[in-house]
Amino acid sequence: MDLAQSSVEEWLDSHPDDMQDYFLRHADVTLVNKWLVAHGFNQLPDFPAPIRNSSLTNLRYTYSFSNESSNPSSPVDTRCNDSGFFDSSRHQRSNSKKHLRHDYARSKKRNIFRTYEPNGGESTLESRRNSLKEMRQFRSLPPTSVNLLSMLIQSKVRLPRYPSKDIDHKRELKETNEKEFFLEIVKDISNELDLKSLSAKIVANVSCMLDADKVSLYLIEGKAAGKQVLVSKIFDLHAGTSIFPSCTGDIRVPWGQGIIGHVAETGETVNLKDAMKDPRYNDELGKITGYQTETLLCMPIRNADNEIVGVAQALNNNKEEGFTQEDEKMLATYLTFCGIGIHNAQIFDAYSKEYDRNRALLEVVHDLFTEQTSVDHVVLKIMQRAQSLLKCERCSLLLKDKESNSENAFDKIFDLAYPMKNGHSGNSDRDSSLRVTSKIAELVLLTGETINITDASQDPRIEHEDETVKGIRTRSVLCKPVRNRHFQIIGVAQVINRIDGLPFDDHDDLLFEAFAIFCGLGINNCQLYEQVSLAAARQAVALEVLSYHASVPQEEVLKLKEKKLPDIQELKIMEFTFNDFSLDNDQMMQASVIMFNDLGLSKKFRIEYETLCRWLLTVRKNYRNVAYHNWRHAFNVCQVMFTILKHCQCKNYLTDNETLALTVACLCHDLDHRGTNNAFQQKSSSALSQLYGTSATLEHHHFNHAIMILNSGGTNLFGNLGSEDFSEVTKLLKQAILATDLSLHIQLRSKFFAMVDSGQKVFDDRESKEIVRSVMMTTCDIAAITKPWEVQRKVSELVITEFFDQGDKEKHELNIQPQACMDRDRQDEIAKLQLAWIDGICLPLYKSLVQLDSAFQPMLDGLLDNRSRWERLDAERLSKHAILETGV
Ligand SMILES: Nc1nc2c(ncn2[C@@H]2O[C@H](COP(=O)(O)O)[C@@H](O)[C@H]2O)c(=O)[nH]1
Ligand SMILES: [Zn+2]
Repeated sequence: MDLAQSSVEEWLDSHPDDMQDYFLRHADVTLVNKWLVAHGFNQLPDFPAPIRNSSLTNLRYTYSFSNESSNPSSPVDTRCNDSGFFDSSRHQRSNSKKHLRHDYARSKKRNIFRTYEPNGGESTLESRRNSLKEMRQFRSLPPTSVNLLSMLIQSKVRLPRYPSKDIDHKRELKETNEKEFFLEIVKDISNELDLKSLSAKIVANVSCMLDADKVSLYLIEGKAAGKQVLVSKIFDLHAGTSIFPSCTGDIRVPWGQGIIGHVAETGETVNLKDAMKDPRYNDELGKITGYQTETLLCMPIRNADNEIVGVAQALNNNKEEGFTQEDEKMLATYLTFCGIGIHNAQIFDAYSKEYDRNRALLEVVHDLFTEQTSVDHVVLKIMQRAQSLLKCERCSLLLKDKESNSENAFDKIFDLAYPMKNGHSGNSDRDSSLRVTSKIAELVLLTGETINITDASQDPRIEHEDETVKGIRTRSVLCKPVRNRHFQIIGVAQVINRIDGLPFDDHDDLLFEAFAIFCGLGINNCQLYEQVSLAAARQAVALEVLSYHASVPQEEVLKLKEKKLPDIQELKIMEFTFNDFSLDNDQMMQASVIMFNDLGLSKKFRIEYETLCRWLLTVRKNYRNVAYHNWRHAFNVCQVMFTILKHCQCKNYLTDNETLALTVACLCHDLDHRGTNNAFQQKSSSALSQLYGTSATLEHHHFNHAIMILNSGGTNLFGNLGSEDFSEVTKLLKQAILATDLSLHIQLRSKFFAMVDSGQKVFDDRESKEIVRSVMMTTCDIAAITKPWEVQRKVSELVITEFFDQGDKEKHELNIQPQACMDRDRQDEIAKLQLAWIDGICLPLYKSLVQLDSAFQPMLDGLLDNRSRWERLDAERLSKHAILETGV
């Protein structure tokens, strides 16, 4: 296959991992070195590098790019061109995707090679492969410096570590080849990011370089907070020491004190032949140890910005003339490199700490989300994390007593002692310990202000008498209020005694503040969870009780099941003129069964007879005993639907699923109606309006109630439907019940009228069918207006009774004036209101239906007859009114 070079390159660009793999498997050291040279890196140390020159000038030059980028160990962003000058243009990034791919691949490659450990335990190739694997875990991260830093912090990338040559080797080098020695000691510190190890290396190298008997290194701390102090990282390391001393307690020199303090403050070099004679010399340690200091060379260490970051002090070089000018020059040169190294290590150290803190805070957030069930668990977890991050002896949380008139301010106390203090847990001293700081905690609770006591021995608010208990000595206290989401103080959190003996600083304060906030949130979440769990349990019990009372006893089901069904003709349920009051409760049940059977629904949907009986009885039971919106109304609506389905054309356009949904919808469409309308739900902010919102509030409830009944034991009418039919019927059922909201009908009817006016007779598209089904529901729902006058008069009385009941509630409970049709004081206007009802809603609907299908004619006839009755009644009322007014 003849692949063009550009295609190969393009493929390699888009597959950096494969390219790396190939490179790792096939590249030999010569190739690697060529690559390193070409990219401005040092060669691998085992192979003499052509660009590495042992002259000091060249050495300095090689490292000078470290000054430009802040990290001497990362010559990532600089390139050395052939002439030895840095060519920044070669480093400019292009925005093209290709270049970005190049850059990404390059940055990956660089990091792979920078993981090389010449003398590491694993083989070079193995080590590289592992590094590659580690890098791949981060392949989703763009190669930003932040990501690289976090990989560094997580030790995902190992920086090259040149093995420190032993001190004898260095001494030998110093004697034989001073420049090579210098190169060695610079290299020694160039890639060290650990402050302790770096300090130890500097001290050992200075000691060797100056032939000094003892060398100390002090670093400036607390500069940002304006509380500078010099802290010895490595103190008095003997020149002959070959191992890094373990960390003993740091020695702290107050700012400006002694020769060290003077050098740090002034930046001057102090070179003394007889240190003891200098008044600034503090020989406290000499007095204790008997060590005699004679010659002394003390010099500031500066970073790349020329700021003093520390002080190096060398003692006793055992030369008559003391430390020479040459020594001073050499030390100054070396300390230039050291300053940069220290600065970088300090930045790295600060980032690592920040990273640890952020990770700990993230872990707390994680705890908050995973553990919300118990206050105790959440608080203990947060406190454990606070204690381990702040590294303190005690961490306590004191929760406020809700009955604040009790003697103690706190009723719940969580206390964590540092696990191993003097070999045992401090928990036994808990009460005494808490007593010591009780005044502080109470004060914070009272004022809501943080208290940070840096020297407890001087603070009168500490109960020192209680400290007599063995093992307690309060040095410092940081105490903060804990608040709930309403910002009310619910307790206080306190930490006592930093393990390192220092007082809590601003950083601790900030960190502890976050923990106090998390504690408040955690407690709040748990309390909310407890409340919700309690409410859910209460609701479950209520549901159990309700469902028991809403279900039908088996005897009733069997009674209906076993009763012989009457003849359909006998019940007259197939007529538009059906009398809504002609059947008693049992007959209505039987008539319902007959309708299901007659429509073929029981057979088609394999509805078991007993299930149908139980479902019907349950539906009936779930109607309330209100004047109009009761079971009888539901039955009557269903009867009209049955009649339409039997006599009108629309039956021919409906599927079995639609017929089933419409029949079930009629019986369920007003389930659990409370005798008040949607507007009332909204005006009274009822639970229903809160649950379902303000659109079709009741209708949503009726539908949900229907589903609840279908889901309760032995009443699943749709139990034998396939899943597709089941979801379709459920969807149709919902549409049909929601359609009984009159305001939805008003929005929809114009479409229906337009369809009918256009002469459309067949409705087989989805939208038209939905419109027709919805209109059919309203047609049945308000069909009482089309019934024989005696039926209409009786039904309208029931409607009006309910209206007036609602009106009374509005007047007396909500203090609002009801609508005219609901105002009992305007009952003489009923005929007028019924005429408005007929003309506004009913007449347009039934006229249109007749236009569509003449089978609806009996309904329109009944309506028109009732209209003339209401008209007559209204006329009578008007004439009575006129007589009353005129007296004629
Ligand atoms: N003024 C009248 N309004 C009536 C009458 N019959 C019914 N209605 C109204 O229609 C809705 C129907 O919806 P529903 O699902 O609640 O039954 C009903 O609420 C009444 O507002 C009537 O004779 N006069
Ligand atoms: Zn209704």
